[in-house]
Amino acid sequence: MDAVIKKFMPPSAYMEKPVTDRPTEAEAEAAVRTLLRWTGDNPDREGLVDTPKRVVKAYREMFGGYDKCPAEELGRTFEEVAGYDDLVLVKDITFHSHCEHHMVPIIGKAHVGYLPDGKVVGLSKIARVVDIFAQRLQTQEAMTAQIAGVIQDVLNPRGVAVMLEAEHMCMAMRGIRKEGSTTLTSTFTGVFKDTPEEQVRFVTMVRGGRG
Ligand SMILES: Nc1nc2c(ncn2[C@@H]2O[C@H](COP(=O)(O)OP(=O)(O)OP(=O)(O)O)[C@@H](O)[C@H]2O)c(=O)[nH]1
Ligand SMILES: [Zn+2]
Repeated sequence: MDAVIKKFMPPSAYMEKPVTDRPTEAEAEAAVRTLLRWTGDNPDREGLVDTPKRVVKAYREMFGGYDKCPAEELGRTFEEVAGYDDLVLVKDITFHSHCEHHMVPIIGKAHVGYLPDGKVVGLSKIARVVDIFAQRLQTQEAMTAQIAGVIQDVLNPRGVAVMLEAEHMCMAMRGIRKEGSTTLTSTFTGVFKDTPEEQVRFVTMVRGGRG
């Protein structure tokens, strides 16, 4: 379990040379002040005086996933509920993340299913795992793989299926400016990977069908 926990800690936790020079809050606030000046605004005007503090506080929350371990969240499991070994699907888990290219929001929904093999986990823990990965700088592909990976490694189920659908604000607010386009990513492990019918059942249930 220790190895699994280590694998899913934020990069700074397992790099050979961990990040030891994490800036202080004061330094982060100074950086925000610099950005404010760079936009052309005046950081000393009344409306902006407290903005660096607020931004740093907001970032602490929005990037809180760097200080949490998703494998730990899944650590408390219970024996399979008697007589049930079929698909557990938690769908429409809303998330807010930020793309690693522009640090602009990615807003979407995650659908996470697994086929238990002796171990089940509290449903809220699945949503917690989604949040932890969302609260780091991401690509949608990496986030999809990370959610599936940690569930597979910790619960060792017969299979995991993860689908994310999200809008990337970096494609809406700037650049190509395509409002409303959605990106879908999915990944499958175990039985889902090997059995196309199981993938179809997962997608059908995500879409509201009976599977
Ligand atoms: N594959 C992938 N690409 C992403 C994701 N989020 C943002 N991007 C893309 O990352 C790319 C970065 O491209 P660059 O050409 O380096 O940066 P850019 O000049 O800001 O690109 P434009 O957005 O096209 O203006 C863009 O095409 C984004 O749409 C993601 O989650 N996955
Ligand atoms: Zn982006």
